[in-house]
Amino acid sequence: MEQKVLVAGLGLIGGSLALNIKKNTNAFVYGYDTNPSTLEYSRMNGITDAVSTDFEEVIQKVDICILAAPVSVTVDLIHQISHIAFENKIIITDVSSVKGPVMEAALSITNPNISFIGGHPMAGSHKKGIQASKGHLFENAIYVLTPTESSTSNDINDLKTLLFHTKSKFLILDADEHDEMTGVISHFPHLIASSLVHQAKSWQKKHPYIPKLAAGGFRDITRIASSNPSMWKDIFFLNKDKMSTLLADWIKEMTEIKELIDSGENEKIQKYLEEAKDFRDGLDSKKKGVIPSFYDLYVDIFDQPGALLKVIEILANQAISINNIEILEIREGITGVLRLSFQDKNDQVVSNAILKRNGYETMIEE
Ligand SMILES: NC(=O)C1=CN([C@@H]2O[C@H](COP(=O)(O)OP(=O)(O)OC[C@H]3O[C@@H](n4cnc5c(N)ncnc54)[C@H](O)[C@@H]3O)[C@@H](O)[C@H]2O)C=CC1
Ligand SMILES: O=C(O)C(=O)Cc1ccc(O)cc1
Repeated sequence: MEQKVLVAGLGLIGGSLALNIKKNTNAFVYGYDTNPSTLEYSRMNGITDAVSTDFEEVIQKVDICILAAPVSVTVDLIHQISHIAFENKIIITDVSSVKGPVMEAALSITNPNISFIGGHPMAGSHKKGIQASKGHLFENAIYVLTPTESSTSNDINDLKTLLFHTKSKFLILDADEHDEMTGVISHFPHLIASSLVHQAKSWQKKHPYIPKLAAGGFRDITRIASSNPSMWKDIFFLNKDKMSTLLADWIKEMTEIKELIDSGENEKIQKYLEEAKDFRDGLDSKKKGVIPSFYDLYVDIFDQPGALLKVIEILANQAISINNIEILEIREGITGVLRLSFQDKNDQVVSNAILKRNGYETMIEE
C-alpha cells in the first residue's frame, strides 16, 4: 500500500521536503498550513498531492508526519498531537533548528502508536516561504536525527528511506549536543552578523559612503543577516541558555582582544589571527569531519556580458559537470572571482588545466 505523508508547515523547508518526496518516491503527500495562499500555491504547483486546513483530521490519515512550521509552532503542534488518539502507527518528525524544546514537548506523547524522531536538515537559505522551496535544497547537507525511546531502529530506517532522495547525510545527535553545536556554528554567528550590520548602520550616520565601501569581506560575513527575522528570533529564544553562554564567552574574549589592541600587543594579535586562519582553512579540508566538501576552483573573470557563460561553456564542452557556482565578488567593470565546486579531485584538476589553457587566472584551494 502506498505510504501517506503529511508535511505540516509548507514554507521553505516543508515545501522543499514535500517537493523532494513527491518527485522521488511513490508516497502520497498531504500538505497542511495556516496560510491559505500557501496551500493554494502548493496545489497550483503540484508540490503536494492534496492539501488540508484541518490538522487533526489529516494527521490521522498518514503514516509519517513532518512538522515544518516555525519552532515555537512545532512545539505547540506536538502538544496538540499528544491529545490525539491515533489508532494506527505513525512516525512523527520535525525540522526545527533547535531541538531541546521540541524533544521536551515530545515527552508529553504517551500514545504507543506514535514514534517521535527529532530532525534538522542543516541547509536552508535567507529566503522564506513556499515560493523559495527547492527539491534539491538538502543535497550533501547534514541531516540531524534525534531518536527517542518511542522510536525503533525500523522507524528510523523508514524515515531515512523516505528522506533518502534528499541526498543528505544523516547524523544522530542528542538534543543538548545538537543545540550546543548549532549554537556555536549557526545561531550565535547569526547574531554577530546582525550586530556587524547594526554597527555599519550606526557609522553610516557619520560616513554616508559606508554602504558603497562594503566590499566582499563585509558582504560574506553578513550574508546571513538577510535571513527571516521572525525565525531567528524564535531560534535565539528557544536556544536561550546556549546563546547566553556563547555571548558571555564572546564578550570576555572581545574584552581581552580590546586590551591587546589598546596596549599594542602585535605578536599576540598576530597569533590570534593565525590560529583562526589555521582552523578556518582546516574546515574545508577534504578529509576532516562529517560535512562533505567539494573540490573548489577559483577563477578570475572580467565583468563583461557572457563572462560566466563562457567559463561554463568551456567546461561543459569537456563534459565536466560543476556542482556549484558562486560569484564571490564582482564590481562594475572590474575583475570578479568565481568559485566553481566539483564533486571530485579529477574534475577540479582537469578544469584547472583547461581554464588555464584558455587564458584564465585560476587558483586551487588545497
Ligand atoms: N530557513 C532555514 O534556512 C532553515 C529552517 N529550518 C527550520 O525549519 C522550520 C521552518 O522554517 P522555514 O521553512 O524557513 O520557514 P517559512 O517561514 O518559510 O515557513 C514556515 C511555514 O509554516 C507555516 N505556519 C506558520 N504557523 C503555522 C501553524 N500554526 N500551522 C501550520 N503551519 C504554520 C507558515 O505559513 C509557513 O508556510 C523552522 O522550524 C526552522 O527552524 C531548518 C533548517 C534551515
Ligand atoms: O544560509 C545559511 O548559511 C544557513 O545557515 C542556513 C540554515 C539556517 C538555519 C538552520 O537551522 C540550518 C541552516
